[in-house]
Amino acid sequence: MEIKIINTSGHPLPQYETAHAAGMDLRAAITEEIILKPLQRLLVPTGLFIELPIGFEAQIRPRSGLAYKHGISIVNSPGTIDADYRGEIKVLLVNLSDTDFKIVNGDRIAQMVVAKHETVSWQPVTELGETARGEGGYGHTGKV
Ligand SMILES: O=c1ccn([C@H]2C[C@H](O)[C@@H](COP(=O)(O)OP(=O)(O)OP(=O)(O)O)O2)c(=O)[nH]1
Ligand SMILES: [Mg+2]
Repeated sequence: MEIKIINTSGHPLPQYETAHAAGMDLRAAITEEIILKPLQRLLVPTGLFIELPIGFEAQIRPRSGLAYKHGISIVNSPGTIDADYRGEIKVLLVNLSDTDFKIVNGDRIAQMVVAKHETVSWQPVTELGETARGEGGYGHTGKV
């Protein structure tokens, strides 16, 4: 599937790093390096603008390597890019470590997965279908 994209980042287009990867890495498009302090959150621009087909979304997810090695995550993970959004894709990073983290222009800070979604309408009712689980949740299957 082809998706229209405007790339003002100065970096190559996002790409799949391996043949069957689900996500494409997103790079920071910044003029000055950023120091993300412990527990600081920051909206990092990517210089990318996309036109998703109707019925698709893009999810902005953390990279596990950055999360594991440096505690870098995404506050609103997974971020949602709507099909009707025409603004710049931005990444809401947070530093969950106890040390500063430096981001320079071009660093791969997140990954984007394009996915199909349903658009639903509600059917208001007074009863829902019975199941073995019923209302059990939050670990209830672990109880003896
Ligand atoms: O990580 C993100 C999340 C969102 N967006 C953009 C695309 C999305 O379509 C728009 C709105 O996002 P969302 O619906 O999550 O935010 P909101 O707080 O509900 O804002 P709005 O009232 O504009 O929908 O912001 C990003 O660039 N990055
Ligand atoms: Mg919204």
